[in-house]
Parts: sequence; C-alpha cells; structure tokens
Amino acid sequence: MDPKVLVALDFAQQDKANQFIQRLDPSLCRLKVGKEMFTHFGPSFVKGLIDKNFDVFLDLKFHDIPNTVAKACLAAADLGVWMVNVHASGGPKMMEQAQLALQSNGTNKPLLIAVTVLTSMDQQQLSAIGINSTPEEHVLRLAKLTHASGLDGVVCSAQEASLLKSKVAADFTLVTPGIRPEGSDKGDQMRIMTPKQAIDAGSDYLVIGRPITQSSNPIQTLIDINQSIL
Ligand SMILES: O=C(O)c1cc(=O)[nH]c(=O)n1[C@@H]1O[C@H](COP(=O)(O)O)[C@@H](O)[C@H]1O
Repeated sequence: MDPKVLVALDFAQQDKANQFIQRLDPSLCRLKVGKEMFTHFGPSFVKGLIDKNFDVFLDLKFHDIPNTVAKACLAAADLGVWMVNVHASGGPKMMEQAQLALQSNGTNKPLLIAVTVLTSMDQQQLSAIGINSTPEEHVLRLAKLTHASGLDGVVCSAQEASLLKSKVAADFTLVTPGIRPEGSDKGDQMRIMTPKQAIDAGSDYLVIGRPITQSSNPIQTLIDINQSIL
C-alpha cells in the first residue's frame, strides 16, 4: 500500500475536514496538514489523523536559524508524522542540522524534504525577489543543495521532475503540488501538470487540494485520480 496522492486538507472548519476524512481510507491517500489547519487546530488534529492510521505530511515549511528548525523538526517527529518540510532557501547548514537531529532521534524518523521554488511562482515572481534564473534553473540549484545536505527529497513542480530525476538522483523523492486534473481550475498555481503527466514525468507523490476537497464528490474525484495514475 503506497498511495501516491497526498490530499491537502486546507479546510477552515474542522467538521468539514472530518466529514471528508470519515469517508476516506488510508489505502486511498495520505494526508497533508498545512499552515491553515495547523494554526486553527494544532497538534491534536494531526495526532487524530495518525490515530486513524493515516500517513501525515506536516507541511509547515520551516525556515529559520538552524537550531530552531532542527528543534521544530524534532517536535514534528514526536507527533509521529510521516513527512515534514523546510525551505531549501534556509541554506545547507539549516538543512544539515535538521537532518542530523532527526537521524539521531531514533527510529521514527519522518522523511525530511525541502521546498525549492513554490509552484505558485513563475519567472516574473522570481525576478521580483532578485532571482534572475529560470524557475527550472533555480529549482535544480536548490535540489542539488538539498541532496548534498543529506535530505530525502524536495517539493518542486512536476514540470521539473524529469530534470531532477536525471540531474540529481533517480532515488531522490519528488513531491509535487500544482497538480490539476484536466479541466480543473488553476487558481493561484502557476507551474501545473495533470496527475498522469506528473507521474509520467517522475513525481513520486502528488499533493492535491482544491480539485479534490472542493469537488462536489471528493471521494469519487480521488478514486478517479487514483485510477488515472495506475
Ligand atoms: O509544500 C507544499 O505542500 C506546497 C509547495 C508548493 O510549492 N506549492 C503548494 O501548493 N504547496 C501546497 O500544496 C497544496 C496545493 O493545494 P491546491 O492548489 O489546492 O491543490 C497547498 O496546501 C499548498 O500549501
């Protein structure tokens, strides 16, 4: 059982999230808890999902001094999450210290991955923060740095997946948001692909939120997506 879809639970109300989760089964998907739900409902919400046997990706995108990030990653490990992330732009010292802290923490080490360039960013947004490389070039630079820092993988868009599998490492875990099934609303995402395109390009896990959670039949949409990537 290795579900590829990580459903982004970005609900503002816990009962809405629970209505959805009650109809789910851990064989259908893994779950991602991000800044919105964690800020509203905290660690107890995450623990509740783990108690229901879901693998949880705690997406808090830590970005701070090395000591603070390492301690925050240890707190995530204590919760029992399956995956946790930091921002690669926090630099190699920050990433190395976080990975070392998790490795020396014993057996329940979550996967540690780093966000490269957010999937909501395009060339224009990158230039606005003073980065004049293309999104692809910058993702590759940050992914190589992440790999050299000993982490398990990166968050990138599926548009960069084949490049990273060939230029970084074939076994480097690629987690790709910005997934949009044919015909669904792009919203604020810029670098997008369909679920099948993403898997064909080399994505290991697909982060999908609104196309599932705001669908009129979320469970059927999830089942259809799973079918499309068999
Ligand atoms: O780290 C993430 O999960 C993430 C990184 C990124 O570059 N882009 C991105 O969209 N995400 C998250 O992935 C989810 C995408 O949600 P939808 O756009 O609704 O499918 C959101 O919860 C984002 O916070």
